[in-house]
Amino acid sequence: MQLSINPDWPRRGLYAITPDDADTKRLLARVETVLRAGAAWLQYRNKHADQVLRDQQARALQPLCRLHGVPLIINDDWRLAAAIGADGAHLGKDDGELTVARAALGRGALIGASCYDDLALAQRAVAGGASYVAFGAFFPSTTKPSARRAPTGVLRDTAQLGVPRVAIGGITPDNARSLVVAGADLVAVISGVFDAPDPAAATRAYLACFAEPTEEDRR
Ligand SMILES: Cc1ncc(COP(=O)(O)OP(=O)(O)O)c(N)n1
Ligand SMILES: Cc1nc(C(=O)O)sc1CCOP(=O)(O)O
Ligand SMILES: [Mg+2]
Repeated sequence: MQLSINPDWPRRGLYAITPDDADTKRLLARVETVLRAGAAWLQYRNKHADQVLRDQQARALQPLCRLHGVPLIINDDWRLAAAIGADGAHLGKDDGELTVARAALGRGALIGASCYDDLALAQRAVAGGASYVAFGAFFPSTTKPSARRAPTGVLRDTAQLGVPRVAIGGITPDNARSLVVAGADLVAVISGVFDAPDPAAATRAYLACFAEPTEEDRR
C-alpha cells in the first residue's frame, strides 16, 4: 500500500523534533523560532512529560504548525495524534502496529516508522503503510546515547523504497550534507537545533545542506 503525502508538505528539508521541555510557553517560543526559519516538519516528542502535559503541549503546538504550514507529527502515541487531529505519528519498534495506526489515522496521515539500520524492516514498513521511514543513528547522539548506530550506506541502499527517507541521530550542520548526498530526504534533529546558541541560524545551516549536489559531492 503506497500512500501519497499531502502535496502541501515539502518532501525535503529539516525535520525538527522537540526537546523535552516542561515549560509549554518556552517550548512554543523555541518551536516558533525554528518554524519561522524554515523547518519543514515538526515532531512533538517529550519523553519526560506525563499524559496530561503531553496532551496540552501537543494541542498547543497544533495552531503554530498550522500557521506555518508545517505538519505536526506526534512521537510514540498515535492515539494522541488521533485525539487532537494531528497530521501524523511516528512509531518506533515499541510503539504499536503501523497498520492499526494507519487504520485509525486515515490515508492522509503522515505516519513514520523507525527502521534503525534495517532494510527489511523498512520494506515491511512501506508495505504496511508508512509514509516515510527513518534510519539512524548515524552519529553519536547526546539526546539518545544508547541509540543503535546505522551506516551511511543504508541510505544508498534504500533509494528504491518510494517514500521519503529520514536520517536521524547526532546530525549537525557539519555532517548533515554527507547524509543528504547519500540520499536522505529529510534530516531529523533535536539538539543540533534546539541546543544551538542561535536555533534560527542553525536551522538555516541545515537547510543549506540541501543544495543541489556539486561535482565534488559526487566524487
Ligand atoms: C524521525 C524519527 N526517527 C526515529 C525516531 C526514534 O523513534 P523510537 O525508536 O521509537 O525512539 P524514541 O523517539 O521514541 O525514543 C524518532 N522519534 N523520529
Ligand atoms: C530520538 C532519536 N532516535 C534515534 C534513532 O536512531 O532512532 S537517534 C535519536 C536522538 C536524536 O536527537 P539528536 O538530534 O539530538 O541526536
Ligand atoms: Mg518511540
